[in-house]
Parts: sequence; structure tokens; C-alpha cells
Amino acid sequence: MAKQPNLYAFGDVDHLAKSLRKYLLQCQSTGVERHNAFKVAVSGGSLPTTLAKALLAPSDENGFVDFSKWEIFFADERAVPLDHEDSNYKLLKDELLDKIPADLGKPVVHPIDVKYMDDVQGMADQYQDAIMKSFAAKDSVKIPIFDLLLLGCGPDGHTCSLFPGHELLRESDAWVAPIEDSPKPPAKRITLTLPVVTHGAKIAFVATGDGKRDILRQILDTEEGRSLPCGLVNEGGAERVSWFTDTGAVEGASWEIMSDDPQFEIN
Ligand SMILES: O=C(O)[C@H](O)[C@@H](O)[C@H](O)[C@H](O)COP(=O)(O)O
Repeated sequence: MAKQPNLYAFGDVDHLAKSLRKYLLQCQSTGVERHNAFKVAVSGGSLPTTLAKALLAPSDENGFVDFSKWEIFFADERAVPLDHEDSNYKLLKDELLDKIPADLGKPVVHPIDVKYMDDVQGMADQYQDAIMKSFAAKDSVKIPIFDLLLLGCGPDGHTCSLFPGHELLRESDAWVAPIEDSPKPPAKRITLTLPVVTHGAKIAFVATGDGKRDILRQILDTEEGRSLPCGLVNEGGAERVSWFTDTGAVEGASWEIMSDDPQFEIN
């Protein structure tokens, strides 16, 4: 039988954040062993708030967050100024980056280049170049392998700025693509493409709350859910994918759910 994503459900977001922290620390160690850096891509939505809960907690037996090794990219970003309310960079900055204590080090963060505000193709190309430089990718490197992609799941099953039925789901060359007709405003954005997402060494979805129940049931339990963007990531990433959810979000799903305090096996 094909290997499946891991599904973890926690009683509440605080318990989720505790286990997410453990998972993040294991991914951090693997990344540092792999290339002396932890290369991660993050989404917007509610994720940065949960991330902050996980990462700004005091050091524990699972180790400490060494932000000086972190290199943070955006899994998707809106084509707006960096101080705009819709900016995923601003969201991450307000929720997490500005709150990192000095002794945890400073991550390298890659915001979009705002000089391409009116040219989202140019913005996507520039962002792809930044990724290429970071991965020391010579032309021969076919695809960047992020140590971890941290994703959300929209009520329609979208993830990053990859929307159901959109032609961008078929993009197979570009690592970063522009979108000018996002059904969720703002319309103009850039996003990592599906092949980059599914090639991640680890891929984590964080989806909580009763509002996620219907879409999660669809993604995890139905045939049509498998063709939604989140379903395609599940299919491509298989056992490298982990879902961090709460009981409200997964009630009624028929998948095997691992309970509180899972023992992650990160290789
Ligand atoms: O820029 C974006 O629009 C986000 O990256 C988006 O993909 C988000 O992750 C999901 O919509 C889930 O959002 P919530 O976590 O708020 O439900």
C-alpha cells in the first residue's frame, strides 16, 4: 500500500504548538546536518501565530531554536508593499520575527522585491533567483529541496496560492509562479509551484478549528478531495507530509489519527 501522510490531532492549539515545536526542532537538526542551515518556506493565514507559539516557548528537553541557522522564504506572498496589512511578510514579522529574543539568533529572511510590484512575473523570477542562489543551485540543479514547507489549508482546499482547478497546478518548469487572478484577494501574488512543494524534505500543514472540518474530511476521505491542491500535496509528498490539526478540525475523518505527543521520525 502507498505510504500515507501523517495526521496528528491535538486537543487544542497549545498542545499542537508543543508538538509542532518538537517537529520543527527535529527538522532544524536535519537541515543543519544536511547543509549547515535550516531552509524553510512559510505561508500566511493563521500559521505565523501558531508558529510563534511553538518557537517562542522557552527551551525544553527537545532542544533550542537556533534562528541563526534559519533561512526563511515565503511559500506564497501577495504583491503588496511589505508594510501592507495583506503582506505575509508583515504578518510573520509582527507575529514572530520582531519577537525573537536576541539569544536565539537572527534568521535570514527573504521578502519579495517590491520594485516588481506592477510586474508579478518579474517578481516571481526574482524570487526564484533568490532561491536558486540560496541553494547554490547551478543550472544543473533541477529543483530546490526545502528542509521544511509550512503550509495552511484554505476552506476550498487551496494551499500556498495554488487554487482548486487553476492552471497553475499544471506548472512543471517554474519554481515560483505569478498569479494575477487569485480567487482569494488580493488577486496578484506569487507562489511556490506544486513540484517545489511536493519535493520538500518535510511538508507540514497546520489546520485547526471547526471551520476546517468539512474541507479536511473532503481532502482526507474523498476521491474528489485528492485532486484539490492540498490533496495533490498529500499525494506527491506522501509520508513526508504531516498534518497538525485539532480535534475540532478532524472529527469524523476516517484516517488513522495519531494522538497527542507523537514520536516523530525525521530522517
Ligand atoms: O497567503 C495566503 O493566502 C496563505 O498563505 C494561504 O494559503 C493560507 O495559508 C490558507 O488560506 C489558510 O489560511 P488560515 O490558516 O488562515 O486558515
